[in-house]
Amino acid sequence: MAKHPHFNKNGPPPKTKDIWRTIKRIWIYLSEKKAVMSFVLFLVAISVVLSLLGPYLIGVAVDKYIVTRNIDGLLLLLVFLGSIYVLNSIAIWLHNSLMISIAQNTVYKMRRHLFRHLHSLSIRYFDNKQHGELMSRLTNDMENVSRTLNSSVIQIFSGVLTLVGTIAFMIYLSPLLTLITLTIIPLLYLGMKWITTRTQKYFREQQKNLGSLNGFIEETISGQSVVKTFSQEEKVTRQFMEKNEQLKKSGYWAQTYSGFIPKLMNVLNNLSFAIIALAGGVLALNDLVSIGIIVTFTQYSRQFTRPLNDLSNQYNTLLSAVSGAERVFEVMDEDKEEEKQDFIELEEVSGEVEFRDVSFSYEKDGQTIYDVSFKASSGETVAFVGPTGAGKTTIINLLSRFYDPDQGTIMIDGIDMANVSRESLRQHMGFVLQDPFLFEGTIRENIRYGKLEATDEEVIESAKLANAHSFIMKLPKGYDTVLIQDGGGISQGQKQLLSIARAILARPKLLVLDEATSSIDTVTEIKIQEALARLMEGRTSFVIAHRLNTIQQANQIIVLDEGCIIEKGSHNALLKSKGFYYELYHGQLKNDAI
Ligand SMILES: Nc1ncnc2c1ncn2[C@@H]1O[C@H](COP(=O)(O)OP(=O)(O)OP(=O)(O)O)[C@@H](O)[C@H]1O
Repeated sequence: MAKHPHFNKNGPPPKTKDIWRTIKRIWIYLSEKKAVMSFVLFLVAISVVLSLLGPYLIGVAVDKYIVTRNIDGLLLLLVFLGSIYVLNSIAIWLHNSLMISIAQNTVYKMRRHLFRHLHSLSIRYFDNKQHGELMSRLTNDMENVSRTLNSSVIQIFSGVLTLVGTIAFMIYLSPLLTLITLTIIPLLYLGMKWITTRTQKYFREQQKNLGSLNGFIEETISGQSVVKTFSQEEKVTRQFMEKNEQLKKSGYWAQTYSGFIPKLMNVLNNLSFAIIALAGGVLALNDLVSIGIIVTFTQYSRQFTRPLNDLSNQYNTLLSAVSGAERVFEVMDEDKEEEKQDFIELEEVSGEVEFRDVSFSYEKDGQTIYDVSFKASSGETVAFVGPTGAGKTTIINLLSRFYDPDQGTIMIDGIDMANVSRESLRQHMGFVLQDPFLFEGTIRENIRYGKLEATDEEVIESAKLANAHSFIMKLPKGYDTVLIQDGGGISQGQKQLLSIARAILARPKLLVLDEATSSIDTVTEIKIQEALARLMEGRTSFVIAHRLNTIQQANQIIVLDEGCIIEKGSHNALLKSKGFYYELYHGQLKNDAI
């Protein structure tokens, strides 16, 4: 069976990854807003300093005003402390809002670049990629980057500053007590290491299981009719349950282990509290520290475990965002579909097409078509027939320049297609495919896709010529009926008629028809044949034929087998020569299918 141009599922291996290179590339996007970004970092620094000042001032309050019972001084300091907290809240609110706007702007630009770039890639690229996987780069991976940029940049910067600042303040107040307080760091490190090795493992598993479950759901929903026709509901439900079970298990362990983190923090906070109280008490009794310093230390001990916790959490988030960004940049680094520097824009064409000794292969080794030569005069109909895999679709892919030949030339009106821009070539081409793709939108919009500037009258005129007008008018909203994606809601034959209307509106000089083979009733079939005959009038048409009775009027029938032209001529001439076509024709009369 012939297919749309063109999909298959094996992708090339991913390129070598470089975390720093990726971070640098994200930074290039972020630094487009350099001034705002610097202001955000400045605000973060201010907010860190303000939150370090709080505990320090509480210590001062104890030593200078509470111990000495100086109520006026204490009140004044409390007002000052209150102002610091208010100021800090304003700085936090401001840098968070600014960062969200920078992050959204960055992701918006990345998404735009990715989408544009994706549409400049060759069909060969899409042929080698799984579509769901490509889509997830534009959605999941971008979302991952977005979420991380929203919060992680600030948290990492503020975490490092808080950590350094807290320890600096502590050393300034009492190097000895600092040293004693920091003894919990090895415990913290060991505890976190034990937890994170497990959480990482289970989070990774959870992501993998989630991807597999999503893929499975996507497949069973798009293949619903196959599942139903083969009564496989039970089987797919069992498969689903297995995957769901795996996801539940990994999710359970990932959450359980990561739930240990706050508990560990709590234990260590209490431990450091006890260490400070004990060691601080001993030092205070020996007049080595004041009570105020002990109070300040108890606060700081909380402040330095928090950023350590944040940083270890952010590390995972950052890594997953970097891998998301890597996958996005990988697509952006793909070479665009090449176009010659001095290409020709194909203006008016009469529609004469010639293939001269064309050979081509999809893969490096092996040959898909060999030495194909034929000529179609303007307005002629050429039909390709042959067994499955003979190379019919490949010839059309070459004519449309979805691929370029390895050898030989393809000419339109005597101009070598290799020198012509793809866009200008495709403007002269129309396609009516077996399973035409309709977009989500009204019928009118779908027909107008053939010529965006067409008036409503032109759209209706084309629909009439395509025998589509009468069924459209029977729909409750006529031309304004909204089709859900891919024409869900209308029949296969009606989809065909709409795609013919679309092609009629575009008025291309060259036509490609990939015949519908099945699931169309006889009345619709006649309507389609009539519409196609109108569409083909005066145009050079290339028909990928599946039923030989529809191509008997073709000016030329080209018979292909294993990539070679084995016969060509008119229907009658080919029957007379009693070759492969003759066999096919008579075989098909018996079986009515190739
Ligand atoms: N994108 C691709 N990458 C690699 N090989 C491909 C690709 N598309 C087609 N082929 C191979 O090229 C050969 C010719 O395929 P082509 O689709 O042109 O055949 P066809 O005559 O149109 O067959 P059918 O009638 O089944 O559609 C087949 O062996 C096919 O497997």
